[in-house]
Amino acid sequence: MNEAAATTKKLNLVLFPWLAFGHMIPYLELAKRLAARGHAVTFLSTPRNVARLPPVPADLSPRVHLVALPAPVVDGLPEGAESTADVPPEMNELIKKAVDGLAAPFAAFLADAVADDGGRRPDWIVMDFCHHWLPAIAEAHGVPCAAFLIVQPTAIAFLGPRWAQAAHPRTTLEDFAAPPRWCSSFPSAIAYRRHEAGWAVDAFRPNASGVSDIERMWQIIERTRFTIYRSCDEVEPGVFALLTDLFHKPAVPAGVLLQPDIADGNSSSRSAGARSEVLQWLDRQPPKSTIYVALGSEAPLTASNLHELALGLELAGVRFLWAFRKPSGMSAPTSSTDVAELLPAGFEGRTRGHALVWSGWVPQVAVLAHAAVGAFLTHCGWGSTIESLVFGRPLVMLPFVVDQGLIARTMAERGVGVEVARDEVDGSFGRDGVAAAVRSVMVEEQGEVFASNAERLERVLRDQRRQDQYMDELVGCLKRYKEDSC
Ligand SMILES: C[C@@H]1O[C@H](OP(=O)(O)OP(=O)(O)OC[C@H]2O[C@@H](n3ccc(=O)[nH]c3=O)[C@H](O)[C@@H]2O)[C@H](O)[C@H](O)[C@H]1O
Repeated sequence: MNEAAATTKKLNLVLFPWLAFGHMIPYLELAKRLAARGHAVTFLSTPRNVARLPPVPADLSPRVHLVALPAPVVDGLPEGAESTADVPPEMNELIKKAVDGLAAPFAAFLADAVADDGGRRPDWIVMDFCHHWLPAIAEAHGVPCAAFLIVQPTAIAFLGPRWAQAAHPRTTLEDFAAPPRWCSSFPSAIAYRRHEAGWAVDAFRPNASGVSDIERMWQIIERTRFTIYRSCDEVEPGVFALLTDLFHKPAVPAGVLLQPDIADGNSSSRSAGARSEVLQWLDRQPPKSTIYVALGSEAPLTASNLHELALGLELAGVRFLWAFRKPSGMSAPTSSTDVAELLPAGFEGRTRGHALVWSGWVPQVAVLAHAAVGAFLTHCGWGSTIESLVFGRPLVMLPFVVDQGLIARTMAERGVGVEVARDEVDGSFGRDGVAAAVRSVMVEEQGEVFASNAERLERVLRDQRRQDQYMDELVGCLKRYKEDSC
């Protein structure tokens, strides 16, 4: 193909995320941006997930095809459970078994697409951390693969490549509570705390799905041509060069995958009911007066954590909007009475007037964009952290699992927030620590430093031209690496 034809050629991509909405949503954002550039995307998941995705804008929908593979039956997985949102955190490994059960339907889908002479042959398959069986199927059909990892790139560098684990094995909590020994340029302040490191220890061991999470990820990175990440150098300076060097594969930024000017909350039908009440309540609060509190759906909170958090918010004495989720193991609250039962006695009465506790879906991006919000108390999921940075909201950080501790350390290093103090060994936290962290960001003088650092980052991330350039460069890689494997 000559150079001009290669530049204008439209690609046909298959995107296949992990069965979790925190993954499917950024994959859909990637799909929309590729479609906006004229490329065709097939987005693979299972029937209930496809039905629950937010709608694709009408101008892009002709180029984004949602395809539902049949949901596999897995022993122990409740009927209809097709994503991590449908099960308690301890059942996530069964969702991985469900992903593995999609190998045969995927192979049939690909054989069919490749045989089709109507132009359905994929140019690329883009997959998540968990589809370690997929590259072999794609190779058999001569279709190249890329990985798209939506967790924090710095965390992937911290966990490291296979050669690093072989050269300097890490197996204990202490090993993961220190920066990696095999990487002298890794920032010394970024490591797990001892109480968080259990996640990393477990991630290197085979789990109930039969394969460790790290083994899945290594195979994906090793057997695909390059790795795409949801981030950019402005958020994590130098991380892409480091990852390219560590994994001996190109690490390519997709940008933050969030457009500040479309964050009005109207785009998601799922948020339609909650939107008006939550945002209308915010409309009545003074500018930057309110801290938004949300700990994601998978944080392993206990009932006692919930009480300390509530009492800490009360002690801090600031306005707050709390996207309330049940502690793991309890059934979901369905009414405001259920929520009240999970909170300390009298809490709602004492905070009514300056607080809203909301147990339904919250249009988080629109909330973070709202002028009344002054900060975000977050579990440091990568999606939530990026959303906060794009709107210049400083962070009060209460991380739990996976990459969240490393994200919190990275953001503390960047001066955009503070962590809630926790016991180093058991990870417990109390109301005083919550109140102190909230007040240091929302009330005290040092809060201005966090806010101005967050606003500086916001200005950089609002440069839509730069963000579009990341996507254009990514498309350039898809075209280049399709011809010459790297
Ligand atoms: C293991 C973990 O998976 C994580 O996903 P999780 O879903 O917990 O959190 P986010 O990435 O913040 O993602 C949560 C997403 O849901 C949106 N939302 C959620 C609840 C609600 O009521 N309204 C909303 O709009 C929110 O805006 C965000 O985009 C991340 O990978 C993380 O890096 C990794 O540690």
